[in-house]
Amino acid sequence: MDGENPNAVRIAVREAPYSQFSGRREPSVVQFPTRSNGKSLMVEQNEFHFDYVFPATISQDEMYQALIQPLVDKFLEGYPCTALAYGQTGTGKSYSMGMAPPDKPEHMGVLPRVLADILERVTARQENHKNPVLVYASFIEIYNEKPFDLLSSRPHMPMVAARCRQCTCLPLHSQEDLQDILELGIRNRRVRATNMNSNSSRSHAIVTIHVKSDTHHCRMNIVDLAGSEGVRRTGHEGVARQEGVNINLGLLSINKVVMAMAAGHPLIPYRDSVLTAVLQESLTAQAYLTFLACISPHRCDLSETLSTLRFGSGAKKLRLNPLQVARQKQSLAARTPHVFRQVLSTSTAIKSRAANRTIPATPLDGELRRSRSELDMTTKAKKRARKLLEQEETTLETSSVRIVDIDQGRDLMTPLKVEPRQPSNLHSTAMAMFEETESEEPSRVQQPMNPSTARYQLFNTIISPIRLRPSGSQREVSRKQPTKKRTLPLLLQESLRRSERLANRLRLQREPVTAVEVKTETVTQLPLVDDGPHNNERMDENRVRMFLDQLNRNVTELKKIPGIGPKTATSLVIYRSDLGGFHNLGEVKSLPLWRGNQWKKICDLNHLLT
Ligand SMILES: Nc1ncnc2c1ncn2[C@@H]1O[C@H](COP(=O)(O)OP(=O)(O)OP(=O)(O)O)[C@@H](O)[C@H]1O
Repeated sequence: MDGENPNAVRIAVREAPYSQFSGRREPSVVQFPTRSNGKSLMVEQNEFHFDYVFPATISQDEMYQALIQPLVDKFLEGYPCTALAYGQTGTGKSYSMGMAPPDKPEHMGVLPRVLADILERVTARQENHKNPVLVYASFIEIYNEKPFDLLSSRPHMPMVAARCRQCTCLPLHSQEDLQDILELGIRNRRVRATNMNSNSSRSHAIVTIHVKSDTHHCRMNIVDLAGSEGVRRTGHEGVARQEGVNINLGLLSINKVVMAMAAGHPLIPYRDSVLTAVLQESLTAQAYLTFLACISPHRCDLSETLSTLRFGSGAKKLRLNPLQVARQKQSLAARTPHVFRQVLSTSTAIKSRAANRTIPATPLDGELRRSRSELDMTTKAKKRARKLLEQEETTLETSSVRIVDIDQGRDLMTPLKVEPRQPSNLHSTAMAMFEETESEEPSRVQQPMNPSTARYQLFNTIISPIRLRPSGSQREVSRKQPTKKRTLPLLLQESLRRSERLANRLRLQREPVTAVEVKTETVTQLPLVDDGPHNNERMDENRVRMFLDQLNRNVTELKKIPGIGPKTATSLVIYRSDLGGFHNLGEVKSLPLWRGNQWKKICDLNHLLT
């Protein structure tokens, strides 16, 4: 959390003093080696390293200054923050978190100290700003896998987990307000005497402090988890035993979430329990997290102590970096309106819809959400445009196809002339984005166009021509044709096949003959015949164009390019979004992602000149 450690997860361990339940005093099983600089401890020959280790002698104030105050700083910078105490029953979780009103001021826990800090700084800030900043708190518990709003008028009516955010919030203007909230909540919270703690919390409690201004709403969760002791040790039966089972379910699920995050799994099991579902926002890469593991000094609690410490060690693997996430969000926010503007300028369909809409300046989140929905629209527009392009392509492709009857040595069909189509309203979206427009280069439209090189630019994304699916009769005709002996790159073969299918379809339209009567022996597409240096050049050009086309498709297509793996494909997509598409080979070659001779290999595999 400090300058040299960008990780937002910190783990601390606090040893509890000898509790009232230990009949005799014995040496603590926890040792704090002096060389460890307050960062490691030993339990029965096992050494554990954490960000902080606090012996039983540490005061509430010292612990707060070291562990929680930096978190409050981050909270007031606008990050979601969570301080979470876990461990065996009776080890001082509620005491540390300040869930109960203290008997002496020096026993004041985290909560009142956090509030004092927040109120002091918010008041100081408000002197400079006119806009009001509101501070308020909510208090919920999760009991038997159900969330309860402890501040509501009906605290024993379970809430819907997904709606926990809509729980009762009470304003906090002073420490007295907090005391009232805690008293009300604690009165409603489920506690029960166990063999190990006369006043044991049987639920997970979450106090959330909200700081809300007109532009920001930040939440800081102070979580006091129920004791993690084994059900057997509490001496409970019946309902109480079930409580214990559910407590452990919540703890297990939080463990699973943390482990999945630490291992970098794409799917995090937030929904395994109500506790993790409610804490989902706090258990993401955008949040600052502080764990306080409370452990017992007693030998009889050794196995619980070890499992608490092991959980902490596992959580240490978590690497969250909210600063980086915030930076990425900012760059996305900076880019998104730009993309949005491009969409508007290229799509008449969207333009007309957007013209009726005014876009007010809003905070980052709103902007992102709206832009995203606009980009969704472009997907629909893309689909529509694809259909239109399919029609366009049918016309364009015919111009470049010659069907030769080998027996007769003459063309069965001369190329059709392409009549430049007047874009209708509906067509204008696709046509406006046709890269080689009539106005820019009129001569090109008149030229027969090679279908494999026709490129269409749609919302800054280059889409290759649509593939035509062969109908049944076309397939039959295709089967009659001899297989090409020359090995052409896959993309060229694909293009050739497409031209053949198209040619067959057109021929069948002209001469309705059955597949058996077809005399055609070879379908030749002119640019693909390697009969001279000029055509060699054209082939190279075609390959480059098709390679670029494929690079401008989605990740799945990118991964199909020989020599490009999933990681490179993802990086390419990121670079592409920055560049607004790849336009030439030099652009791709100059990307800083190629290692060693990777680029050369890719060129070789794709038959490109390096
Ligand atoms: N560091 C400490 N200094 C003084 N008293 C402590 C300390 N830690 C715990 N206690 C006392 O030990 C008792 C049990 O603590 P507490 O209720 O906080 O435990 P807990 O871990 O929250 O237990 P449970 O999970 O059963 O709710 C309380 O009376 C508390 O005041």
